[in-house]
Amino acid sequence: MLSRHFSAELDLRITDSSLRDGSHAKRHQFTAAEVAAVVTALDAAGVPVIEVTHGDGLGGSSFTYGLSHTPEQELIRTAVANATRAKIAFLMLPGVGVIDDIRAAAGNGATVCRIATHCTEADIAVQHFGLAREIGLETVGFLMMAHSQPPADLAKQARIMADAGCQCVYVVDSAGALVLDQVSDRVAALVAELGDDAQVGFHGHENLGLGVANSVLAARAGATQIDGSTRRFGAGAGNTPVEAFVGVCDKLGIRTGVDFFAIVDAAEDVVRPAMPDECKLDRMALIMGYAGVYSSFLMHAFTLGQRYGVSGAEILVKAGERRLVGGQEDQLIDIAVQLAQRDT
Ligand SMILES: C[C@H](O)CC(=O)C(=O)O
Ligand SMILES: [Mn+2]
Repeated sequence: MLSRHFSAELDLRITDSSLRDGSHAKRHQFTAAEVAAVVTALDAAGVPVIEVTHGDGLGGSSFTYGLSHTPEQELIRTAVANATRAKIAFLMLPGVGVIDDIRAAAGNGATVCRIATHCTEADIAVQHFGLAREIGLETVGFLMMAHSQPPADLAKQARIMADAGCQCVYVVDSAGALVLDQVSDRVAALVAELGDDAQVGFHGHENLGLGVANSVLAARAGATQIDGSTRRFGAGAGNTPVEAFVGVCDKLGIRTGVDFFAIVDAAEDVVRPAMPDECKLDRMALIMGYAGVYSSFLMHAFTLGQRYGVSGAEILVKAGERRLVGGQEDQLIDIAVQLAQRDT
């Protein structure tokens, strides 16, 4: 079991997801040189965990989710080779990736295994947590689209993950739809359910501009692992910006172990050059936050809007109405076709 706190020196542990969640914003086109540069800078700034995978996790490189420029196992190897202190994490969604992908990532030196499921389906991850623990990996569970379920139901799902060997269960605000107390309530419910059996984490998106505030409230409610992405480099409007979160934590006396000035320089000088564009709080991102749409749908909706001559924003509104979850990307095509037929 991980203790509820990491050390006498740290109040919480930050995981930087720019090389995984940012993969969505980059349409999965990371090069090994970019991964090496970003890992080197984040590691030097004291970021304790860096996640590296296709945006949709191990095995995500596909026609449906988007083909990777560089095989993700090569990117994981590169990250491991360039980290002196940071642990390298990977994400996997059961069904997108398979058990052998976990073994391969571990063989390439990654040490933190993060398994993500829709927040009503924790049971599909049971064997993956079991294997990860068996081969000595640290485990994290992602309950995605956490805005869609009330705190008590999320807590029951968290219990399934913890019983399967998950050492930290995250409330994952995939749509950037959670607002302040809605984060605290969910984190507190998980903390109460899990007690000393597992830690609780929070993964935020910026679609309503609340990543930092929501993450502070998560920490105050008992979360001890917090995700962010340097320069917000993530899906939708991006993730909680690590550099801003570190600055806010410094001012609040919350110890993260990350050097503020070094992470600010990394954001500007190393991460920004690897980004195709800034992650913006624009119309489509705001709609995702407001309508509760999975942030990873942004680029798909954008591309389909152009391909079928319809509004990408309207695709997202319809995706919200259908309450689509991760893995239902094909339904975005269906929506785009229906909108095109309506408009002819
Ligand atoms: C596969 C998703 O991008 C995982 C994630 O970061 C989220 O749900 O948010
Ligand atoms: Mn995310």
